[in-house]
Amino acid sequence: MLFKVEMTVNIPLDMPVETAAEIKAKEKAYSQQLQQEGKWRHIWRIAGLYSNVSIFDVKDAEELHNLLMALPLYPYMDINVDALCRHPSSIRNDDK
Ligand SMILES: O=C(O)CC1=CCC(=O)O1
Repeated sequence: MLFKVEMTVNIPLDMPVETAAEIKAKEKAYSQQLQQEGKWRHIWRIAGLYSNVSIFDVKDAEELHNLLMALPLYPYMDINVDALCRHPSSIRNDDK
């Protein structure tokens, strides 16, 4: 199943810079691992915001839930999820 996920990061202003850098490094490694596995298909920065829009390709909503809960930045994120289905005009074979 494909899901569109929007994540907005709100790191507390009083978090030490080193702590924030450590969490961001873990987040990057986790994200890139999932991208290598094909579960995190796309990630885009939303221009002008500390937000991204991502496409996940997972078995079901429970798998997505577990992947999102394990994000190192999860405690500092607002997350919105939309389930996607194939558009009848799509020419891409992997849109399902
Ligand atoms: O910077 C972000 O948008 C949060 C994030 C998600 C995966 C990643 O590497 O950073």
